[in-house]
Amino acid sequence: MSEDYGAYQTEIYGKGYLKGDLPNVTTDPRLLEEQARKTLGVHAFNYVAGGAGEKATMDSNRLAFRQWKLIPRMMQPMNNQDLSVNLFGQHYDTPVIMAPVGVQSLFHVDKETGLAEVCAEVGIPYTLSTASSSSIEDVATASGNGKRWYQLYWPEDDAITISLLKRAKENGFSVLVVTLDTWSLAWRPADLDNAYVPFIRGIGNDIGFTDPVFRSMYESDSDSKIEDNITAASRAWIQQVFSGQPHTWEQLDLLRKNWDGPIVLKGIQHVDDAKLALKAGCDGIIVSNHGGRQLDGAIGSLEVLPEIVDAVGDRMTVLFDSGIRTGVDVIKALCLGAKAVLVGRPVIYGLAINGKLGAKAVMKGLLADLWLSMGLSGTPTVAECDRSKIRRVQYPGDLKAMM
Ligand SMILES: Cc1cc2nc3c(=O)[nH]c(=O)nc-3n(C[C@H](O)[C@H](O)[C@H](O)COP(=O)(O)O)c2cc1C
Ligand SMILES: O=C(O)C(=O)c1ccccc1
Repeated sequence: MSEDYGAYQTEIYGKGYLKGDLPNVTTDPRLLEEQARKTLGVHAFNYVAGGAGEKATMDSNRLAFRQWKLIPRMMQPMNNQDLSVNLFGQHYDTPVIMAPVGVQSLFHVDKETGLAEVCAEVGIPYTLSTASSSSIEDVATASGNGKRWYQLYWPEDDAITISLLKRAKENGFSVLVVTLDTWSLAWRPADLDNAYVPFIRGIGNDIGFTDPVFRSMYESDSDSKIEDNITAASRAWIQQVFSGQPHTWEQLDLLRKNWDGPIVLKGIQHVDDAKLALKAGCDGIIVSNHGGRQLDGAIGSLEVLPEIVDAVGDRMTVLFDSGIRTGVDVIKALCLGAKAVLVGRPVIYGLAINGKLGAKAVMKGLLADLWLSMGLSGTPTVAECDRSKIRRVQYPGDLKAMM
């Protein structure tokens, strides 16, 4: 049986009544972005809140959620909700995972280490991005007994790739997430207009700069230490991980040979790619369009979830992200066949507003909302979230009401 995540609601009301305390991070997901904007500089804010092009993919992600409606059941036996799931043979307390988000020092000094620490406290696995401002080893220490996954931006050089995988494994990262949709950054006007991207300024390259194989290759090629010229070293690292050339399906063999745990491909939107992932021997996929930050004018990620689940869901683990904002969004993705979901921006807004405690408040709020909504919808366990409880209905007002 799950912890009573709904107790956080009682705690908020109780603190207000007894002490006059109000939450310092908004509990309304529609207001989080604006609250974060007030605490962040324009570069950092645009980087996290922005998307590709005219943000049409971001809009599609939210609109797709609006167009599915839950159909609640009443007077169901209710011995407490159970949010737990089994992924790759392991027990997870909830179906929510922290999405890999790069360069977290941009948002707060607590950065990746602080967020990994509170994820462990809340029971949400932390996914560490290759584009991080903390090392693999420091995040592992901060995460302690917490579950942790490692997201690979896949270097051009195999020796560096193998070194990253070895470090991740030795430091207790259990699942390898391989992001396929970002071998080159998209056209992102909000960042371009400020000519701002963190990596060329040396921010977010810590995993590369602490990698023994990258270091020795760089230092012997350039005859100088990384610290002597961060700009040049950053350029060399960016060339490794954002080379402007995608890897091939055949190259997945290298990862398979050097990673003995589950491999999950992130960024799948087409049924044929889901089938190729299966054929390549992957254990799972994340149906994701990178939160609308890569290809603009793309289909909403939730839109393609059912057809992908139908094609491969009985043979591999299908996870989902892009646009999850509320507990009900999580239920909708589960009803449409996702085994768990990843959440990006809302948690980062919490981190920006009040450091690791702010991120923790957002995660506890999302889980409380999920717990309460699973009760109210009559789907008290994840197994009961199925297609009989959801229907696609388009109301003319949905487009306007979108958040
Ligand atoms: C600021 C920022 C940085 C991101 N960095 C990465 C990254 O390093 N690797 C990755 O695979 N995805 C990255 N993502 C994408 C997220 O993992 C995830 O797919 C996306 O945020 C989900 O959409 P949501 O923000 O609507 O929840 C990033 C997203 C944001 C907002
Ligand atoms: O900004 C992103 O969406 C992203 O995935 C990324 C890319 C490079 C470095 C850090 C994050």
